[in-house]
Amino acid sequence: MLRWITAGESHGPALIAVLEGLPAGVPVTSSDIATQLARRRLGYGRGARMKFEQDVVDVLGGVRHGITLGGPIAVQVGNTEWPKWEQIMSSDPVDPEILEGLARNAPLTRPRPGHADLAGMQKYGFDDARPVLERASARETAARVALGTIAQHFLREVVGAEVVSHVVSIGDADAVDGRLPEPTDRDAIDASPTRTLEPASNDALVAEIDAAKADGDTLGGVVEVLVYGLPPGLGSFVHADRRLDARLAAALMGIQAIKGVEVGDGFRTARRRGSQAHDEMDPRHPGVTRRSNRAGGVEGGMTNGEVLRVRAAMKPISTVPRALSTLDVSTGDPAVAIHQRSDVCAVPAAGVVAEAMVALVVADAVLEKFGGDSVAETRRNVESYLAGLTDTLPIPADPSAGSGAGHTGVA
Ligand SMILES: Cc1cc2nc3c(=O)[nH]c(=O)nc-3n(C[C@H](O)[C@H](O)[C@H](O)COP(=O)(O)O)c2cc1C
Ligand SMILES: C=C(O[C@@H]1CC(C(=O)O)=C[C@@H](OP(=O)(O)O)[C@H]1O)C(=O)O
Repeated sequence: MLRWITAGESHGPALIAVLEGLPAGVPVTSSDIATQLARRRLGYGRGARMKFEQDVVDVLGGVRHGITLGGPIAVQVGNTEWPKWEQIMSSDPVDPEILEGLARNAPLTRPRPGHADLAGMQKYGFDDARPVLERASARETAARVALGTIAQHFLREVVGAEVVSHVVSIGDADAVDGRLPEPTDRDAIDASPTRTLEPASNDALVAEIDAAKADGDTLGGVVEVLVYGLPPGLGSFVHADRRLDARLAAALMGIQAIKGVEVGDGFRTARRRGSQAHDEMDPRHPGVTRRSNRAGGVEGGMTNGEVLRVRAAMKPISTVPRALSTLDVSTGDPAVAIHQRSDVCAVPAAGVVAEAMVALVVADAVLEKFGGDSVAETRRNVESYLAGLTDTLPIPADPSAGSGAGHTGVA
């Protein structure tokens, strides 16, 4: 079983992430993690903070000379802005006179609609939103991306799987509905400011973000994550909490601001007739091929050997420059919500975070199915399972009966 946990506040000295249960022998370096963290900071529409703040990666345990050791892996993502927050976010008590002189420390008493601010203050008994927003902030997603990097390396090593993500829509603007991105498209997607595959899509999405920004507004959107190269049988139909689709949905919904998850064609499939909704099979030599992949590579809570494809819908950024109505909890009077700065749109970054969460869930499912304390052992188990698949999918007597080509796209 793979377990992960993060700790740390948005303006604290660092985020800490721990990954437990990964076999020994996975190659990963701090610079691999830093590369993925840099991808998360990019994207058209992000705010000023992304420009001046830097992530500083330190792998504190579980890796030696670039190879995992089999024990818990601890990663620290330091924050270069910490000196500005050292007193406000100090874990030890600070002289109240010093704190009173700090403008940044003024209590935040006008909770922002769409944020954890108000319910968090009520739940934990705070009269200031600072202690809530510090942990609710999506700054924490840097820690998840750090762990997702390690999970992606594990998947590549043991099953040769590759994770790709792209932006499907921002606000009301859709990316061009073309072919599905493949692993070889990763650099092109990352080079696009909106993380879309087609240059024409980028122009439309940038215009949508510019228009919202000009109106003092914010946007959400939809991202898609694809995993290529997974064997059939990850996850299970035998119990609700072992279903891979359920685990993916929970992990994606656990990302700040994600409000919907779709597996395969999801909500679009609900509008189709059965004859147009499922993925018909043909024999192949050896194995099986599909005429479509509307299911997104998951049937009965398990991977079916097709490309895994999930989408996540992000709500618009909650800190809206055109201030939203709220109340001042110190007086009970009507007020406008706190606003200092914020992203106009963080959908491209959310795609990188979604990749990390999908990689962690799939890596957990791989370990559940194949076990192993070393990469070599897990790989042997994978190979033996794949070799045995011909027992359930016999090679047809007449090889010409198969279509001969694996399917990777959607109909
Ligand atoms: C990558 C990323 C960046 C975000 N940046 C901001 C931001 O700059 N300002 C903001 O108000 N919300 C931002 N959010 C969204 C908030 O974290 C989120 O709306 C808030 O935590 C409440 O979401 P919830 O209702 O899903 O918990 C961001 C989310 C993500 C995933
Ligand atoms: C710091 C990050 O994102 C932050 C997530 C966030 C939020 O409310 O979720 C609000 C913004 O921070 P602030 O309110 O301090 O300007 C973002 O910059 C990051 O992604 O590394």
